[in-house]
Amino acid sequence: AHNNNGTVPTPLTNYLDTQYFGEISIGSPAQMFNVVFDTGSANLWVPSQSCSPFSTACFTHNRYDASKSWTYVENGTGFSIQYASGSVRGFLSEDVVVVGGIPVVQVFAEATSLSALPFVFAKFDGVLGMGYPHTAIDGITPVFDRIMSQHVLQEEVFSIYYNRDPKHSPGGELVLGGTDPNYYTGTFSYMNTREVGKWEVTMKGVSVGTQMMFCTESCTAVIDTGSSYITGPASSVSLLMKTIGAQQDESGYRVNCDGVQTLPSVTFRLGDQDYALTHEDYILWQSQIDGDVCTVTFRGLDVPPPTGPIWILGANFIARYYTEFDRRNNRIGFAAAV
Ligand SMILES: COCCCC[C@@](O)(c1ccccc1-c1ccccc1)[C@@H]1CCCN(C(=O)[C@H]2C[C@@H](N)[C@@H](O)C2)C1
Repeated sequence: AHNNNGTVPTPLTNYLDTQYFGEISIGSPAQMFNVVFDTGSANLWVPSQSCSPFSTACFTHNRYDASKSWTYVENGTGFSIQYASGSVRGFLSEDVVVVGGIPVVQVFAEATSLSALPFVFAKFDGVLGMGYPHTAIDGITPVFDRIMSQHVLQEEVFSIYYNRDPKHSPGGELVLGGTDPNYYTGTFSYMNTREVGKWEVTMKGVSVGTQMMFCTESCTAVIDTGSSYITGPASSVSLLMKTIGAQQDESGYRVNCDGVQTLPSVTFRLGDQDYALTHEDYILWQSQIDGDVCTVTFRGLDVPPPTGPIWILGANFIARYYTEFDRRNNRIGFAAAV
């Protein structure tokens, strides 16, 4: 059931507000995979049937079997990608990939080795990069570019909704070719990408409460659908955490759940608008056996120059601000998510 812009929305699954992913198919007959739609990378990879049995992360996920697809085309070029944590190695293949009801002939990577950390914790199988073509490894044309060249989309944009409440489905939604008014209210505010070719914008300050504390001389903010959290330069984030009274532990920062209600907003100035996150948006409240744990969904991450220093606005930001990624005008739009 294609709606007017030639595509069907892709419902996303929300795993604990930290992993959001949706289903695509590869091959004929269709082999189904759950992938993260990731604006911070530009390649598609899924685990391979030919992955080594010693790669636990590969073995516990759906695997692409080229021998079972009559539209498979061999390529064989080596592939490897390195994330902030985690690496994937494999080789290239070509087959029909269906995203949002649109089939494209796509070069993608069959992963034959996945680093155990963090992929043993992945509830999804692979990653579908929604970044710009020049950031793609091996110069492969990304999926969204293949879709745009078919001229089936009403607008050359895609939009992402991440639900903040794991108990309600869908956990989110990807729309190719437009936006879904069911998931935002009010109008969009747009800002141009900093340079054509990356989903990043110029940020003009980060405030805690009413006090602007960071990025006061402007800095870069990456709008990254493939990040669970918000990251910033380690020194800034540690000062931010001290300001809100968070303690660092082995897995990040925590606050006492009793004090959550009094935590200040953290506000990001993007374009000429202020985007505030309240404790509702940046505290992950988990009820555990030995009591409630309140994790702060900020992480310190120092990205070396020339890319960094940068702030990365991930799922917890997008869950509050419905995001439209506009390839036609090289801009990003935000509207208040419902
Ligand atoms: C919203 O849903 C996000 C999916 C979870 C992302 C993630 O939390 C994750 C958790 C468990 C298992 C695997 C992965 C994961 C790992 C690599 C790729 C995709 C998902 C990533 C953990 C490591 C840091 N990080 C990135 O560098 C990410 C940053 C992003 N741009 C990617 O390129 C890599 C996020």
